[in-house]
Amino acid sequence: MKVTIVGAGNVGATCADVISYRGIASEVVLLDIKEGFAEGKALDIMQCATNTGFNTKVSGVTNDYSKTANSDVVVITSGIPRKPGMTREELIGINAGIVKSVAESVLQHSPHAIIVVVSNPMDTMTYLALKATGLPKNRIIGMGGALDSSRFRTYLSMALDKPANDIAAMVIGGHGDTTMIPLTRLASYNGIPVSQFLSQEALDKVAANTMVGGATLTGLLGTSAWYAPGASVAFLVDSILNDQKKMIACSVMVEGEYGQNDICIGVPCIIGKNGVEEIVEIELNESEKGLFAKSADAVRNMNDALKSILA
Ligand SMILES: NC(=O)C1=CN([C@@H]2O[C@H](COP(=O)(O)OP(=O)(O)OC[C@H]3O[C@@H](n4cnc5c(N)ncnc54)[C@H](O)[C@@H]3O)[C@@H](O)[C@H]2O)C=CC1
Ligand SMILES: O=C([O-])CC(=O)C(=O)O
Repeated sequence: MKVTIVGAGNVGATCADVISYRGIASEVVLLDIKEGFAEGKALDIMQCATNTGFNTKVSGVTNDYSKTANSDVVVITSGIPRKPGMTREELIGINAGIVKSVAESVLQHSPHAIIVVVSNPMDTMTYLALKATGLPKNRIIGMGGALDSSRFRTYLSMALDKPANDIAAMVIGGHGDTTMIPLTRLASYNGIPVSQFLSQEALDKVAANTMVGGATLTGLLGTSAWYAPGASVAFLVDSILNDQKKMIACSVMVEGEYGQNDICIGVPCIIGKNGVEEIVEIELNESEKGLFAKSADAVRNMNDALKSILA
């Protein structure tokens, strides 16, 4: 199975590293516009093989899409990350042009690929990739919910002082500082609602920390995060390539689900070899429904900024 990752920067290279290390794909191609950069990252990752024991073939290319031919999955991480104090939405001006041209180029060589969009603002970039390529909606998946949910589980594990892997929890809605919806009511520790162990005040703090999870790391690092984002993309790619049918919150085109239409937004999805195989409609309470409608409005408003680029 072949995976191409466009953008060999922090997130792209980390994703290639995790995919190789975990043997998720037999071949990974990294592509970047910076001369020699993807080649260097690929060579560095390949030189881990004998010490960590993987067999994935990793190569890097400078803007040569012919080397990406017949990829099963293409991950788009190309574009600029935010700096401290910025929102993800402020990246739209530069990243929209990059994501559109990259999506069109990858499809020319991998007409059957499933495309995973990572570049921010991710929900808007996913919508753009879908509209620009005209691909069926099951083949364009925005990665955000996998990361936001892993941050939610991490903050819950810190509050509970219990292992994150014993905690089940999900974040839906937009992948933005104010649009994310951590589903605190449904979070559980080994099947027991977390509300049995944590006060409402503690749960509210966990939810607030989750929503600004990316901004907190950007403030600490000077650029946005990459270890958890790269691992989250690899987790999603694993479910596609190995047909795991995991339920993962992903940004996908909704057609009536959760009362919304014509936007890409984070909803629980079954992810397998066909990409998005099902959107799972969970029963939200009135307050969660209100938050989802508000989040959808914000995501829809951002899509308006694409009008000129899609015209
Ligand atoms: N959806 C999510 O959950 C997350 C999204 N992100 C987003 O992912 C993107 C990448 O972040 P980083 O890897 O940290 O940035 P980075 O700056 O380390 O890497 C981006 C790479 O894209 C390359 N690039 C730019 N234009 C290109 C083009 N036309 N073709 C091929 N390569 C091109 C650059 O040369 C650079 O190497 C950002 O937009 C960031 O906001 C980051 C983390 C999580
Ligand atoms: O915060 C950012 O800009 C990058 C991102 O989407 C994340 O780490 O969640």
